[in-house]
Amino acid sequence: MTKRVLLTGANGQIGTWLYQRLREDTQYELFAFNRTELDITDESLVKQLMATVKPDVVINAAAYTAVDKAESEVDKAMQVNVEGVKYLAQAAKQHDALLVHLSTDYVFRGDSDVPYVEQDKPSPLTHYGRSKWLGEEAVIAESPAYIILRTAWVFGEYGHNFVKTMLRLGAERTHLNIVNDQLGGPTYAGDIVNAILVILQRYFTDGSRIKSGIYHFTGIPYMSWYDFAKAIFIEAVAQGVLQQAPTVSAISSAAYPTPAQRPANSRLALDKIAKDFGIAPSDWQAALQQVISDYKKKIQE
Ligand SMILES: NC(=O)C1=CN([C@@H]2O[C@H](COP(=O)(O)OP(=O)(O)OC[C@H]3O[C@@H](n4cnc5c(N)ncnc54)[C@H](OP(=O)(O)O)[C@@H]3O)[C@@H](O)[C@H]2O)C=CC1
Ligand SMILES: Cc1cn([C@H]2C[C@H](O)[C@@H](COP(=O)(O)OP(=O)(O)O[C@H]3O[C@@H](C)C(=O)[C@@H](O)[C@H]3O)O2)c(=O)[nH]c1=O
Ligand SMILES: [Mg+2]
Repeated sequence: MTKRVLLTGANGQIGTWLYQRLREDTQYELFAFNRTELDITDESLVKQLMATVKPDVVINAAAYTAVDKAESEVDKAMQVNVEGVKYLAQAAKQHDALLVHLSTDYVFRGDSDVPYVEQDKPSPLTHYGRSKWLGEEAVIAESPAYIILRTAWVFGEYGHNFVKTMLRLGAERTHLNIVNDQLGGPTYAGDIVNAILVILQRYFTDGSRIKSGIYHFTGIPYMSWYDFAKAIFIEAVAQGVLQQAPTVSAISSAAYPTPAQRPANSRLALDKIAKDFGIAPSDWQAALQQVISDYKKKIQE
């Protein structure tokens, strides 16, 4: 029997990938909604659509993700990342659906010297991080069957991300300053979708072996944004997307003031998802080649 999947945020960076993969997978019947079709802060619409779709699984790819803007739009961020998530969790519970929810490295303070494990206590530096943490808490409180996938530094073919920003700035400027005191694991959006598909497969073939919980999933090797930028420019020049790479200087976060302070240590430990699901970290270096090649095709069109 095909399984019914309700997807929110279907045209975001990760949502677009989920939409494409789930739509082509004959095991699933996909009911996908973008923001105009389902605003998750509309409680009655959430409940109405859930009752119509009667999903076996709800995947929430909708979120308020503008980290700096969230500092001045706190209520808006909370409304989407906490209240909206709570409505989804309540409705998922009512229909006995598994809730797959995405969260972030920014729930952590980033002052530890080692990668964060799932049991570490969040202590966000920002309103975005705090809203995502409270969203996790809402999922845990409301929904008996859930997977919270915490990821970080996501990039891919769709939507906005650091890789696309670098390719744009690299074409406009001869020099860039990039912070080198924030460490994390760049994560390919397509690999997040692969991980979710593995989890769903396990849930539907042997649900008893699924334990609700938080899982970390990112790419390796970990590195700084500065090193990531350099890797992006090397690949962009190799593929002829840029004639010449800009020069890049490593700077401290103090020299790059932003409304929201980012964690210095964004590294997430990846053992739990490997042990419970056999899911390996995202190979961001391989994915970067693919994403830049796709970018090249699109600019040539
Ligand atoms: N990007 C990253 O580096 C990381 C992301 N994550 C998490 O992954 C998830 C997906 O992120 P990503 O795909 O990158 O983000 P995007 O911002 O690309 O996608 C989020 C989508 O949610 C939509 N949305 C916003 N508000 C609402 C609402 N009220 N109702 C319905 N939809 C809404 C947005 O629409 P619109 O564009 O119109 O606002 C957008 O399409 C989020 O939970 C995020 O916190 C975790 C770690 C890192
Ligand atoms: C454009 C630019 C950015 N930076 C820095 C700022 C920041 O510390 C870092 C990355 O910039 P971004 O704007 O992509 O960062 P940001 O939007 O904070 O990215 C985050 O998004 C949310 C949704 C998450 O959940 C996180 O995991 C993370 O991916 O690079 C420079 O140092 N120089 C530059 O020229
Ligand atoms: Mg399908």
